[in-house]
Amino acid sequence: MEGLKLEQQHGKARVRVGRIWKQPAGTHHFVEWNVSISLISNCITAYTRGDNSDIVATDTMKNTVYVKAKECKEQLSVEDFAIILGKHFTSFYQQVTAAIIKIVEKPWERIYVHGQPHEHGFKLGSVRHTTEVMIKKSGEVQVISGLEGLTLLKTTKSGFEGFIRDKYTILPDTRERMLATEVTASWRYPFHALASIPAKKSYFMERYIEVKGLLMDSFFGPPKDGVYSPSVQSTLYHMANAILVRFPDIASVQLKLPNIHFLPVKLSSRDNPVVVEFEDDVFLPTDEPHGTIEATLDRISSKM
Ligand SMILES: O=c1[nH]c(=O)c2[nH]c(=O)[nH]c2[nH]1
Repeated sequence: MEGLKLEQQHGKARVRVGRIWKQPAGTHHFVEWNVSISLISNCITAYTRGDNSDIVATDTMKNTVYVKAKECKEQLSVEDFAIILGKHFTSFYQQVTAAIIKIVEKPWERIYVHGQPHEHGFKLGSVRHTTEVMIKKSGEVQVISGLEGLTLLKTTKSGFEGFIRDKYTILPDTRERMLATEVTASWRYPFHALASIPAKKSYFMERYIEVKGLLMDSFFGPPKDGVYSPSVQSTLYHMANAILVRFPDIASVQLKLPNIHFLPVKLSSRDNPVVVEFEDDVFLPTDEPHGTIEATLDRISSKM
């Protein structure tokens, strides 16, 4: 090892677990999670000498997900479950110095029959709640929440003009186009210690619902007139800014807004000069290629 430094982590990815909580009155609550665990631990000799005596087996990590899911007697958020797992790995194993837990929740939503919530019926939605929690043995913690799969579209109030024009440019300036995207968002909480995480059980769930709502409100604007978007970049900034303005307990926001293009359809031939004239009405939807617009908005901390 002389003159060399080894950085390593090991874990189990994509551990899938479903958990039902059955209330005595008849209502069932259900979640399905996809959990990934990564441990930073003192097991260097496993790499350098073939000595596994300090390894937490990734199979053990997988089993722990099921044991902890069983132990949770009430429904909880992905963030709270990730914190439980992270606390377990960093306190139970002397070798483990830090744990990174990522969870994606499958969006099972309660079904309504004749306007009534069904006791045990669910359908799959589209927006996935995500989290990434990092916990150190010292109790230092970082909690990131997020969402993915939030697909949004508006049929007007979007344009793109005034960009660099050169010999490679053919895109015309426009103040009238469609705008569509699939939002991936993540937001970081400012807590650095387990003790400073709010005790309220529904805290992370409420934030998730509020952030999702605010992302949509700021993308679309008011129901009647909407809000004009001069670019995906500008819309992204306004969405991220709205979150930091509304929620003092969110320290930073990362947004990924692919620009999913709807191409104008114009059909003509030499014999038939106008088969379909484009009047902002008929489009060719495309998946690829698509624009990728991504940014992180942070608060500048004034620790002076
Ligand atoms: O909102 C947009 N941002 C871009 O950077 C870009 N580039 C492009 O070709 N179309 C668009 N639209």
